[in-house]
Amino acid sequence: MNQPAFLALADGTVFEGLSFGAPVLRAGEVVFNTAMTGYQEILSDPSYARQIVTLTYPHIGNTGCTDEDDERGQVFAAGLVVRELPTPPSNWRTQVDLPRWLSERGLPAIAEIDTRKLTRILRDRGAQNGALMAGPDATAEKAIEAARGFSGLLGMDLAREVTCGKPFEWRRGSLDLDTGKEAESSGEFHVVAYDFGCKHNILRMLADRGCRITVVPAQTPAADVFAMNPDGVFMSNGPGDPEPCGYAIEAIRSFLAQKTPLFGICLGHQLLGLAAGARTVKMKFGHHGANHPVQNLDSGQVMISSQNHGFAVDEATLPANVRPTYRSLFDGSLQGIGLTDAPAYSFQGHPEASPGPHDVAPVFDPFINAMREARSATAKAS
Ligand SMILES: NC(=O)CC[C@H](N)C(=O)O
Repeated sequence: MNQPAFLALADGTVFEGLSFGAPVLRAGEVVFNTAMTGYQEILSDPSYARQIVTLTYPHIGNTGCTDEDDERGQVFAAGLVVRELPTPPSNWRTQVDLPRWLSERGLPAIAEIDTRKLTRILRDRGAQNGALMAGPDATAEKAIEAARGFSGLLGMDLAREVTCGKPFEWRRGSLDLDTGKEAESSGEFHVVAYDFGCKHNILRMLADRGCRITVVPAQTPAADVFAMNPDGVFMSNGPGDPEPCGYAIEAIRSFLAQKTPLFGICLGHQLLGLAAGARTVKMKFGHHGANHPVQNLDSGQVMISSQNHGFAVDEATLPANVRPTYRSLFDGSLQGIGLTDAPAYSFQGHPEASPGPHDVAPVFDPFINAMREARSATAKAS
């Protein structure tokens, strides 16, 4: 028997439904995600730290959960909201069903609420502070109190909370589902990846492209990275507001000054924007889904992308040496930049497509090409 659960918003709105996760209370920003698949990748993506995720697709849990699909080996989202209670999974890869996976990881989840009504509230009023409470002591009042006690994501540096404790090496490429084998990086390029909450599939895609990666904690000074003599530096995705991450912005400025090939995804994109002198803004309800069209401003090509962000680089504030490279066709917001005086590139969406469509995988190319060119320039000079 499923116990009652309460989802409260800070304005006092309460949804009462059934619990299918852990019997706990968690507060966070309530957002909606329109992806039809990939709930496990979403919940284990560190960028969702302190966010309660509402999935607009009603049938969630059908494919169960498997360790191989975790983006980081633990959950980071603060809670899960869905329309229907999950039915038993039907998938040859399933290790456990979603309710057990959530309970084992301490994540609360609520079902049997009107997720269309909730999504309309989030679209009209913007992402809301909220709280999800399940368990024998759960009441609407306690959930409302917790929702009001959450201070919101604006100004919150969460990258330093979810980053790795110490550096580690990564060479593992993509997993072949037919053989169960992982590709191995050729090790052609040495990339230092700043871990602000890096998803494993980004590391896999870098490894597929010939990178052997040293992943370093978020607050690693640029001098330590120069000492590793990398071919390029990668700035990962991550949770929270990019603006308070001064340590990362300062490091990026050093890499730009040395013309080190640099690439950023999502939070990494926002940090490159800030380091270059642009400003970031909090969006009304952000972009969370796997069906977002973006346009390459050089070729005009339209691609469908995976998205998960609540902040954005404000295109109106780009300095003269930063050019826009991609734009969202949903709301016209900036989706990518490139510097004109340094080999530095970034993309707001998720080329690692985990979950999501693979169209934007080519956004890795300018970074890989920049490292190759830097190599041949050094070879010619010596
Ligand atoms: N996926 C991400 O890296 C998200 C970046 C940032 N935390 C945002 O919400 O915009």
